[in-house]
Parts: sequence; C-alpha cells; structure tokens
Amino acid sequence: MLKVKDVVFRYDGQAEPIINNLSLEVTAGSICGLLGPNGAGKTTTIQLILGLLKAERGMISIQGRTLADDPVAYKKGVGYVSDSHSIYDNLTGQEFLNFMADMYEVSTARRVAVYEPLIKELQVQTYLNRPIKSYSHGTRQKFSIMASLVHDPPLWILDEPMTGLDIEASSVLKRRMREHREKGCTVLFSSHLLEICEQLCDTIAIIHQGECRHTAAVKNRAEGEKSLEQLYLEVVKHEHA
Ligand SMILES: Nc1ncnc2c1ncn2[C@@H]1O[C@H](COP(=O)(O)OP(=O)(O)OP(=O)(O)O)[C@@H](O)[C@H]1O
Repeated sequence: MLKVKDVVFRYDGQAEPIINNLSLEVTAGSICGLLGPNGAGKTTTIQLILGLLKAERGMISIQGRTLADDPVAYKKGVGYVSDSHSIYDNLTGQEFLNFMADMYEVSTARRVAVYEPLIKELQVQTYLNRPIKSYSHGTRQKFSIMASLVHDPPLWILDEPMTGLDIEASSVLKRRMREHREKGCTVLFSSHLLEICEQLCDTIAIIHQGECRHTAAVKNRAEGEKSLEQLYLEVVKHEHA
C-alpha cells in the first residue's frame, strides 16, 4: 500500500543526508508504528511521504501511485495529523473543519456524517466557535484528528498523535485507528510509546540515523522471541554505547 524505496534526503545546506537510503513498506489494512530515538528522522520521513519535503533520490508510492503520477489523487489518499498545529490560529475550530472539508471537496452530508460523531466522542462541542489560538495543545490535536479523517483517507498518517491527549481522547483515537484498519485502510504513526505500539500495531519500523534499521511483526510473536523493548534497544544500542 505504502512503499518507500531507497529514499535519500538532506535539508538545505546540509553536507550529509538526514535520510539515508530509507526503505519501508506498509501493507493495506494494517497499522505500522514508526519508532526511533529523538532526531532519528521519523518526522522527516513522514513529511517526505506526504510530499511536504522532496527526496533527492528514491521512490515513494501510495496505492501504486507516486506524487508525480497524480499529485491531487496522491494527496487525497492521505490524511495527516501533524505534531504541531500552529498554522490555523485565526480560524475557529468549526471554520477549520469546514476549510479542510472544502479543500478535499467533501460534500456537506459527508462532512456532517464524519464530524458529528467525532465532535461528540472527543467532547469538543464547546470549542467549535472559539478561535484555535485559544486552544490547548490537546484540543488542537483533537481538531487536527477530526479534520484528517474528513475525506476518509486510505492512508492515515499521524506524527506522535498521543502527545498531549487526555486518557479518554487517547482511547477514542486508538479505537478510531483500529476501525480504520478494519475498513481495509492503513495507519502509519510515529511514537515514543512502546506500550501503544504493542496495543495497536501489526508491525513496527525502527528508524535510526535516517535509515529503517528493522521492521518486525508485533502480534503473534513466537514464544521466546525478544520483547519489542529488547529488540528496540538492540537496534539503537550503539547510540548509547
Ligand atoms: N528544518 C530542518 N532543517 C535542518 N535540519 C532539520 C530540520 N528539521 C529536522 N532537522 C534535523 O533532521 C534530523 C531528523 O529530525 P526529525 O524531526 O525527522 O526526527 P524525529 O525522529 O522525528 O525526532 P523526534 O523523535 O525528536 O521528534 C534531526 O537531526 C533534526 O535536527
């Protein structure tokens, strides 16, 4: 479903690539957790997949389509929850939700059908007509999550989505991620929380120093197999040596 092959990327002015021949595959109808130390390249990888950054080499495709093949269809195939939500400060939550639905050309009936249950589940009714600049981080996160689902994206990408969410909202998000997978869609999210990956993921990918160093199945691990924590620590250990 998602294929990232031998991608190389460096930010302007950098001598060495930050992303180094990174390859990753996520199958349709699965949840994949991106793990890795601070600065490993998780957010950069996500932004490359989204087309917010441009790789200098390599190939990225979603459902067999690259950004160059059909930029609009490619972008409509992805829903994104960023780890920073500062750009819509002057809109109210309701205006932001409508703006995102307009951008994805989602009908009024469809946006109501998506947003109404989410507004109730995430308990944000009282925030709808207030400016986003007055929201806490967690409330911004809730609006970002709602907006990312309005076009029912086949690939849902979330960058550290649990950060700042209260316990009820985390529980709603986890359920929504599972439901997305049950519909045959795909979820990719970055996290520093191994327990969340153990609860949710079918696979994990460990990013270290701009490379995907290891991928592993999370469920049905054979008896005697290493725990995810042991596995993770072994993959990244030379950083701490
Ligand atoms: N705009 C930028 N310009 C230059 N370097 C950057 C920029 N953004 C990130 N970097 C560098 O790229 C590397 C990868 O950063 P990235 O944010 O992708 O890591 P991450 O794995 O998401 O980290 P964290 O877990 O701390 O969020 C880091 O060394 C970071 O300092």
